[in-house]
Amino acid sequence: MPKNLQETVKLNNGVNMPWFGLGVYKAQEGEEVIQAVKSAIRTGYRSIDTAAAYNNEEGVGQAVREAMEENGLTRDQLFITSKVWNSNQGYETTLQAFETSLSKLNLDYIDLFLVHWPVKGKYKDTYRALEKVYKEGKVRAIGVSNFQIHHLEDLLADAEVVPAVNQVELHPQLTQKELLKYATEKGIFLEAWSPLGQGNLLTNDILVSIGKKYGKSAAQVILRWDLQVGVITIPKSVNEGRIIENADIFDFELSTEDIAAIDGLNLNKRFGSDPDNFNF
Ligand SMILES: NC(=O)C1=CN([C@@H]2O[C@H](COP(=O)(O)OP(=O)(O)OC[C@H]3O[C@@H](n4cnc5c(N)ncnc54)[C@H](OP(=O)(O)O)[C@@H]3O)[C@@H](O)[C@H]2O)C=CC1
Ligand SMILES: O=C(O)C(=O)[C@@H](O)[C@H](O)C(=O)CO
Repeated sequence: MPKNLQETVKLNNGVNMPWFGLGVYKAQEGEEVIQAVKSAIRTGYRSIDTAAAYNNEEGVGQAVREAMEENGLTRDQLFITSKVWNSNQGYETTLQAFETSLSKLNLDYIDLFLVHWPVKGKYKDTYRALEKVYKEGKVRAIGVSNFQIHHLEDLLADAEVVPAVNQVELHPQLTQKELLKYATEKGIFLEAWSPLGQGNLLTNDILVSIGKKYGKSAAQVILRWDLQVGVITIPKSVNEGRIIENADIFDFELSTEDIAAIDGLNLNKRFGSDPDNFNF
């Protein structure tokens, strides 16, 4: 169980990844994303999750460089994730997309690079390109996102490098227990996207009442639950107060009964798209 914001999980290739990070989907390129990333790093966050599709890699890279300087950090103390978008999937196009992400971020390397969605007929070639850049040392770990068990089974049949991470929608109304069990057996960490249900779960009566017992908000209860069930988490906020609030989860522990009550909220409900039925 991580005891602070900077504690890491050891991925299946030995690379350490922070349990907790900042997501920046919908953070506007420019001042908004720059200020959010800098606030987060000042608060103690060490992991940032972006993607080519978020159109804010330049701002993320700029913020990372400025924050290193301002906080006396070195590049190896930060962990930056990006992802190849669906329209760039395929072997050669992914190699190019990786270089574009690296150049927009303007960093020497990316820590984790993911196949953003399992685009039918393409994700295996896409992943082969990730294996190439991984073997070349341009990225410290590779993985996937939005992969169901059948996608992972298909990928693992040919993959030379087992994905380190599968980033999926996961929150109290979509607990992903089967996928979590399967991924854990294969040595793949699950990482929760939309952990707060895009803000929709924060007035849930059960989460609010559990929070009251610990003097915590529903957001803090959910994020603590992520860590206690063994899932990496990346809540998004561009508001400094909420960036600080979301990270303030290392001074309490949910009881076994409360973990079970949160697990019991599962409805298999998605706020985002279904990995077996998306058209973008
Ligand atoms: N791989 C994939 O396909 C996907 C990956 N992701 C990744 O996961 C990250 C997180 O998911 P996301 O969809 O952004 O949703 P989240 O579940 O993190 O919710 C973010 C929303 O909640 C608000 N919020 C954050 N903290 C609080 C708080 N303490 N109290 C009240 N409101 C709060 C934010 O507003 P505000 O900013 O104003 O605080 C924002 O509207 C993304 O940013 C992205 O990095 C997301 C979707 C898909
Ligand atoms: O945020 C992401 O990482 C996503 O993949 C999705 O939000 C995706 O961009 C989408 O929902 C497109 O409509």
